[in-house]
Amino acid sequence: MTFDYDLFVIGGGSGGVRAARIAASEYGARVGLAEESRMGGTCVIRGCVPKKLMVFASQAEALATEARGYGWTTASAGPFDWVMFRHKLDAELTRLEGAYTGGLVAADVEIHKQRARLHDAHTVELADGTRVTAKHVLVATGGHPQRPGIPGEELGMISDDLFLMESLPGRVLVVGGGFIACEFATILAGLGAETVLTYRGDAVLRGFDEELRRHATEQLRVIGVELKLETTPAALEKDGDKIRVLWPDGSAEIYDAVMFATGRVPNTKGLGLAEAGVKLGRKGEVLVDEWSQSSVPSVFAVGDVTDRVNLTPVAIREGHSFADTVFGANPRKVDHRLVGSAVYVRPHEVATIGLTEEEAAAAGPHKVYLASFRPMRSIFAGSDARAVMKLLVDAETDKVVGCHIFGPEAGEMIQLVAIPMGMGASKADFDAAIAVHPTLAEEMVTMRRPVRHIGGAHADKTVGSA
Ligand SMILES: Cc1cc2nc3c(=O)[nH]c(=O)nc-3n(C[C@H](O)[C@H](O)[C@H](O)COP(=O)(O)OP(=O)(O)OC[C@H]3O[C@@H](n4cnc5c(N)ncnc54)[C@H](O)[C@@H]3O)c2cc1C
Ligand SMILES: NC(=O)c1ccc[n+]([C@@H]2O[C@H](COP(=O)([O-])OP(=O)(O)OC[C@H]3O[C@@H](n4cnc5c(N)ncnc54)[C@H](O)[C@@H]3O)[C@@H](O)[C@H]2O)c1
Repeated sequence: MTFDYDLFVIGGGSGGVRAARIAASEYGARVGLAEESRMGGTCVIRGCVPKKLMVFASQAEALATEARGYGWTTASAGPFDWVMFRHKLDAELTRLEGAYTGGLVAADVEIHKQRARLHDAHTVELADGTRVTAKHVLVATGGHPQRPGIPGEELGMISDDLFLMESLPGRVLVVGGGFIACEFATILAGLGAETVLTYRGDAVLRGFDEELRRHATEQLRVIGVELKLETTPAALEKDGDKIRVLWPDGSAEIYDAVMFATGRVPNTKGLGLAEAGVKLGRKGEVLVDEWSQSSVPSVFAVGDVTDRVNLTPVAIREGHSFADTVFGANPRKVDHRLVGSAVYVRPHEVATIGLTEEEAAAAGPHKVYLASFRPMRSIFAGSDARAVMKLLVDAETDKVVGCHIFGPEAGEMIQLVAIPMGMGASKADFDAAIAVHPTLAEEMVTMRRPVRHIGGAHADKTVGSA
């Protein structure tokens, strides 16, 4: 049977663009791609990129405060011009969108600027009714924010809206305790909004190392975020041009804006997948094997739509591996076990890779190395911001199995730690590196004695100090 394409990709985000480009440019496949919105997807248009630029913008006042501590007695960030920033942001996103489109065009990928759905195992139907056939179909449609299912929830914003606001809210409630809630609370507080974060648990960033979670939660207060923990709004109501938030205890508060960061769900609704025999999971995610292949052999899926590890570099790696495997005769699986990530909060970033202390304790005997201190940069400036660095080491093999950092540029540090950890480095390998002084990262190679032993028969809580 002949097909219109060797590969048809639904979704022009991180995973889809990479797969399309590699299949076409490296392996000569005839590739079509449908994107219903702006090319680049969540990361480029309404995720990582605009978010990180806003994180940079939101640091100005903190940097000015630090500068005053260093003798620049009148340093001040001055007024923030949101409209000017938004115009620059829009221009930058348009530039990036063009670069993504240009990369596909250069690779001879045929772009369809419209919505697509699966008609059958080898046929894709476009929104204008056109049907195209493909030997392989890649579903790379990502996900979208979900609201919490409370009355009046339509009055609240979702993360996509943050980048489109006409003006900054005076008083804002951020709902949630995950990556997005913490980062957006940091941004809004830094840009001058009176920011309250509410989370149903007692510490943000569930799933992260407990000690880091407690630390990050407490330090959000240092940057002026008010925390309302162990509760969540019961309903929202309109109050003139403001929003009244009703709490479960019967109290009410007025905010200029409410932002829900209550998780994301895969984009599979109306995509024709189940009808074509593609098995979906509980959240609607496409169920795939280690080759990203669905229950229908010609249909593959990568990125957030599979709800494995929902990060851009993972979607890119999955897309690339799919193209290598299916079109390059170079079978490559993605190892999802050792993936680093960072949460761009202030006063410092949280970054993590490998097992948490709780996971390590459950897995067997491990040693915990810990440094918790105020960096000299903070002390001099008169700031209370603390840093924490933790290494988890297998007591039998000496292998470093987890690293958690709360510190300036922690994301940059964890990226480099990911290399020796991926190579299976031992604590002795870390110690063999001579420190670079004075840096924060030198703690990584100078933690001599474990602070405690966890897991197994010899677990304790009080051995030595860092
Ligand atoms: C606010 C925010 C901040 C984030 N920050 C980070 C970060 O700092 N670091 C990090 O690693 N990750 C971050 N992420 C996660 C990251 O953005 C995603 O993991 C990544 O974009 C997933 O890529 P993807 O290719 O799976 O999907 P997406 O990038 O979402 O791309 C899917 C594309 O498919 C299109 N589409 C959907 N349905 C159809 C259809 N039927 N027809 C045609 N087109 C369709 C969509 O319009 C979209 O462009 C962030 C996410 C958010 C929301
Ligand atoms: N820096 C980064 O790498 C980065 C940044 C942003 C997003 N991301 C990715 O995007 C994903 C989605 O981020 P997210 O923050 O939306 O999701 P998340 O799963 O990290 O957090 C969702 C939060 O909402 C809370 N929640 C869920 N339902 C709720 C309800 N009904 N009422 C009240 N609270 C509720 C959860 O308890 C949790 O704290 C992340 O898991 C991550 O993979 C990564």
